[in-house]
Amino acid sequence: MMQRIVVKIGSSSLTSEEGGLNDKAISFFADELASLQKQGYQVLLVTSGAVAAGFRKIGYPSRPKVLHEKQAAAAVGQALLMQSYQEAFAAHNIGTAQILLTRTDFGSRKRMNNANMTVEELLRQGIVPIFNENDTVSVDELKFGDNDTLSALVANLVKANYLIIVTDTDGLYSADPRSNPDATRFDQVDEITDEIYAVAGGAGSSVGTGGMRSKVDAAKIATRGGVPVFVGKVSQPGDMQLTLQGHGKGTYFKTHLSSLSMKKQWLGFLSNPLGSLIVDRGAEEALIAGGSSLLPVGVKSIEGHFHAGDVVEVLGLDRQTIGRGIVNYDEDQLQIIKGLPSKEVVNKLEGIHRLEVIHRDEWISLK
Ligand SMILES: Nc1ncnc2c1ncn2[C@@H]1O[C@H](COP(=O)(O)OP(=O)(O)O)[C@@H](O)[C@H]1O
Ligand SMILES: N[C@@H](CCC(=O)OP(=O)(O)O)C(=O)O
Repeated sequence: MMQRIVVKIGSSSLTSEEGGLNDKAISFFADELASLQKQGYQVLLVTSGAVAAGFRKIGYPSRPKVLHEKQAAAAVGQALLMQSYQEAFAAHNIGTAQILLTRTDFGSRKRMNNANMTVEELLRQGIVPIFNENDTVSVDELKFGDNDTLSALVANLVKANYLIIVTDTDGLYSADPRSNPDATRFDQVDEITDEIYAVAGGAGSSVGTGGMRSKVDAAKIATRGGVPVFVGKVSQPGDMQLTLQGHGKGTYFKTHLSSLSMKKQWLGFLSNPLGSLIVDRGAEEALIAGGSSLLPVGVKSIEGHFHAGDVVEVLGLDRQTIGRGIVNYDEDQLQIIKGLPSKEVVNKLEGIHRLEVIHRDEWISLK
C-alpha cells in the first residue's frame, strides 16, 4: 500500500502580513511535495491563504474581520491561490485539483462518501488534491475558521499515514516563543493532556487564525483517528523528507490507535451531543479499557433532553469527558432505569430491544 501524506500549509507560511501571495513560497512547497510524489508517496494538500491572498487585490488595507468582507477576499484569493499552485506543480508535470469543503459536508455521510470517491480517483490519476474551506458559503458559527481542523478531518477521511501541519514556528513550545524567548520545545507528545492545551496559545501573526491551540485540536482529532501528526517548520529544500524521516523542525504527536471508520469519526468529532450521562468509576474503567458497552447499572445521572438514537456525551464523576455514543433509550426511560442491574431493567420497562445504554459499536472513547 502506498504511503499517504496530508500536508497542511498555513497562511503565515504563504503570505505576508501586508497581504498577497508569496509565489516563491508556493513554488518551494510544490517542489517539496513533488519530490515526495516522485518517491512514491500519495500527496494531498490542505492550504490556507485565500483571504490573505485576496484582501489586498480588493483594496482592503488589512485582513478583513467582517464575515462578508472575508468571504469576498477568499473568493478573489482562492482563484489566485489555485493558479499559483497549478503553475508551480505544472513545472513538475503534476496536475492539481481544487476541493472546497465545509463543516456541514463532513456532517453528511453521503457527501463525504462522494468527496472520498473523488479524492481516491484523483490520487489514482497522480493528481494532487488541494483542499480549502469553502469560505463563501460557510457561516460563522459553523466555520472551521482555521484549516487545522479541516486537515485533521481530511487525514482521517483518507486514512493518511501522516499529517504534516506546516506553520511559521518550529513546533509547540512551553509558551508562545514570540513573547517568551526562554520557552522550550516539545519534540514529542505521546498524549495530548490538559497541560499541553494550557501552553498552546492563539495566532502569532495578523494573517494566521488558529494559533497553536487549533493545531493541538487538530492533532487530537488526527491521532484519535490513528494518524500521527507533525507540527512545525518546513522551510529548506529537503525539509519535508527529513520531517517524514523523524528529523523535522517541530513537534511530533504520536498515536497508538488504528484508523477510525467514517461512522466513528462522525460520532467523535462532528456529531452534536444532545445530553450527558454521568457514569461511575466501574463503568468509566470498562469504557476506557474498550470492548465494553455501557449498561444502566453504571449510569449515575442524566442531563439534557434526548431520545433513543441521539448522540450523548459520557462524563466521569469528575465531569471529564470519557467519550460519546448513540444512546438506546429516551431520557425519561433512562431516568427510571439508571443504576439498576440488567435483570431489574427488564421488569421496569416494557418492550426493550437492547439492554445496553450505549452499545460498544456505537461508542467512541475520547479520553
Ligand atoms: N506554545 C506555543 N508554541 C508555539 N507557537 C505558539 C504557541 N502559542 C501560540 N503560538 C503561536 O502560534 C503561531 C502559529 O499559528 P498561526 O499563526 O495560526 O499559523 P498558521 O497560519 O500557520 O496556521 C505561531 O506563530 C506562534 O506565535
Ligand atoms: N480558509 C481560510 C483559512 C484561514 C486561515 O487563516 O487559516 P490558517 O492560516 O491555517 O490559520 C483561507 O484560505 O484564507
